[in-house]
Amino acid sequence: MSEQPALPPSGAYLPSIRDSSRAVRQAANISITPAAIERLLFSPAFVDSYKRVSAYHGLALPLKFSSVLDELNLISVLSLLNFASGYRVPLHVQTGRGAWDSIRALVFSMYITSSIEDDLLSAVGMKSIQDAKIAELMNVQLHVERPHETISGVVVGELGGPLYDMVKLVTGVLNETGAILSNSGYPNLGAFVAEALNEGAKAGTGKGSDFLMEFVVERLVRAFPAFRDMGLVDGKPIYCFKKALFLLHAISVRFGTTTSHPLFPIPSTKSSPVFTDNVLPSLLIHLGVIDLSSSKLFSLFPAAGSEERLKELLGPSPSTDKDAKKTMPKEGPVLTSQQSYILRAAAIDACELIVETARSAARPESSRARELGWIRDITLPDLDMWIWSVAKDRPDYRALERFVRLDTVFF
Ligand SMILES: Nc1nc2c(c(CN[C@H]3C=C[C@H](O)[C@@H]3O)cn2[C@@H]2O[C@H](COP(=O)(O)O)[C@@H](O)[C@H]2O)c(=O)[nH]1
Repeated sequence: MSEQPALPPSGAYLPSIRDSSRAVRQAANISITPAAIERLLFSPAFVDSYKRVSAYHGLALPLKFSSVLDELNLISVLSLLNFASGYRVPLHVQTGRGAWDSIRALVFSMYITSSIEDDLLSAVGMKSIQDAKIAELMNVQLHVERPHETISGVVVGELGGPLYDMVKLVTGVLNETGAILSNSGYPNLGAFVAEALNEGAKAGTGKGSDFLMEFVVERLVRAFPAFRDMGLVDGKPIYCFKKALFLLHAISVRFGTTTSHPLFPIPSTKSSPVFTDNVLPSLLIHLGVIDLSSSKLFSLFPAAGSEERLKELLGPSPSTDKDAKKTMPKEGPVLTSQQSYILRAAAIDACELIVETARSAARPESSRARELGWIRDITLPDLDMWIWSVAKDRPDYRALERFVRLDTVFF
């Protein structure tokens, strides 16, 4: 475990995410200019796909839930387990799915194989689940083969390989979170979240639309190490809290439009900091918004940002080539913990700046600007969804390298 900073002051989790990201990004000499942002905002790549792609969400699972609280619990566990991006390539090799689809499939299987007596998504079920069960539900192989030390021609199987490490991380997060929940008397994670939403709504009367998000993020981060996504970069704190923010946005996407259900209030996430992972920074580097040329991290993505490359990537989407979807993704650079926090901080700050620039850029002076007036109204979580989903939508973007960070339960 790398060194951790102190928690942000109570009530200031969201500003701490924004402020620490900017400070870390600037200290690392990573530049993000208005010109680079406008180049993206008014590009065919952005303009032609934004409305369609930013609306994607894979959060309504084809399951029949016994209650709204049951579904809230599933979404909460899905968000708790929204990591494993570093295992994307081995996951593709073994299961044909990336990290997010693998985790979705796992949570889906946990739900359908549960019974009243043995509910894998309950605090007790999470606390006691084991590696072998996770591997079985994810359909991954935990054994690797190696030649026998003394008998030639004989191969022995043993536990190992990258997906063994991933399975241990998943089991560890479930066991630890389940234990904390059951020690504090919660039947499951959804019950904890519902209580936090209700208490936050009571405490937040008249305190602004971000209050509920702020309140619940703090509760989650204080209670569970698996939500404590923060670190130190050269002694400076950086707070990302990606999974906690994602959880709140997932609730708002999934329940925000359904008719009233008085069991818990729905947070507004319109100005949530983005859910920074490996995809957002990698894409924003390839799309020329995050500029590493003056920073020490330049060598990680040496080919990114050339005029020629940007011309293709910011242009219209090439026609869909069915085979491109099937080609195996290429592993990107493997980062240290500090390097990954720096790039994730840069993505948080870049998205804040993109939205600020969008608000002031598209003044309705020319007819083109008037036509693109909607750009002024883009929101942070929709921008997150666009970057994340367009990375899979365009064949040429699918081939772009994403950085890899193993051994983290945060993204
Ligand atoms: N910033 C951001 N990061 C996100 C998501 C999601 C889930 N997106 C779905 C839910 C609602 C959306 O509309 C999408 O349909 C996963 N991830 C991260 O990517 C990582 C890579 O995964 P892959 O490329 O599969 O291997 C995964 O470990 C996880 O850390 C998101 O939305 N935003």
